[in-house]
Amino acid sequence: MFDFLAETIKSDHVSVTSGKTETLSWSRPAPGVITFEPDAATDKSVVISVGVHGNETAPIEIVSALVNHLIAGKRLLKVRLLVIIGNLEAMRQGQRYLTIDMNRLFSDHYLQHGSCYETQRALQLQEIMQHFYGAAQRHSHLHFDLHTAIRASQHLRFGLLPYLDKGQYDLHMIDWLQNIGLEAVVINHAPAATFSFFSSNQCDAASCTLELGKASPFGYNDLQQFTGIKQGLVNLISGQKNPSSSSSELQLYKVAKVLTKSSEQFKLNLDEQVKNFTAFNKGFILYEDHKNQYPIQQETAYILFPNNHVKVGFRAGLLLQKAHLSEIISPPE
Ligand SMILES: O=C(O)CCC(=O)N[C@@H](CCC(=O)O)C(=O)O
Ligand SMILES: [Zn+2]
Repeated sequence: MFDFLAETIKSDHVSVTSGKTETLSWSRPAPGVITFEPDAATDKSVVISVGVHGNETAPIEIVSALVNHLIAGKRLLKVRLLVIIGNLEAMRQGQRYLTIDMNRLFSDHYLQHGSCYETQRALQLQEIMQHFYGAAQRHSHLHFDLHTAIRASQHLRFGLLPYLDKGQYDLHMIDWLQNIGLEAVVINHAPAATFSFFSSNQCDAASCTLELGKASPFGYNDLQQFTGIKQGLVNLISGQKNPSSSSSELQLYKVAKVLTKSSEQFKLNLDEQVKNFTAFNKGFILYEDHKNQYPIQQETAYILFPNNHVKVGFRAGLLLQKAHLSEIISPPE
């Protein structure tokens, strides 16, 4: 039997395209992609994506081990499952991306850029996901996009909920997020070009981007730090309820402002050691560009993903405010 990750790291060659165990069948429609169909009836279709940023390796290792166990008939499967390793070429080169950050290309944003590996792969993954969910339209659809962050964080594990223009967030999902050990959840305030917004908006999925720790190269991950997500995924796909975690209450934030790198002169007034979710008070000059300085306008605001090194026109960070549970249960109309 093949090893999913070892083979995918080597090349795009798919040695075996389909197979069966005693309880499920699987097929590989593209490199780094595998779908599982349980023989028994189910009403859930789940997508787990990893490696949308090629250097975020811990989720890739965890999910690939799960794939190997399923193929070997060692795991119970009670849902339809699609597993995706996103940016294969960047993963092979240990990079976040080669030409364009792939998590800025979904919902057809790839059309705004010249053709490159990432634009083509984003289109391919959109089509694969739509096909997968489309084959089971009455099922409940779930998508978790697993990442690790560049910087250290005040909250080690957290989730980002895509903006919803109608309806409300799935409370079973929120419960699951808490039980795998997330400390915080960030609610997006607007549509985005991320994979999780695409699945939520176009495929009617309850979805979430998960940030599970700090990004490290293959071989440098302390996989002990990822036991919550590992167990959570096993329970999710085998239809087991996740035991409640003893961790404290989920901290809620909402995006107050997207910091966009407006020019090469744009500069965040933060050093590289500042952690995600660090608080700043009103008046602190957060960034400057060729024309202006930007002082924080809220009494207190929290910084997430600050990054001076993105390309002009791309997100250089998020500014957050605290939110309340009511904003998750019934988001504003
Ligand atoms: O650590 C960082 O600066 C980036 C970590 C990361 O890749 N985050 C995702 C979040 C996606 C979302 O907003 O749902 C990203 O930037 O794509
Ligand atoms: Zn990422």
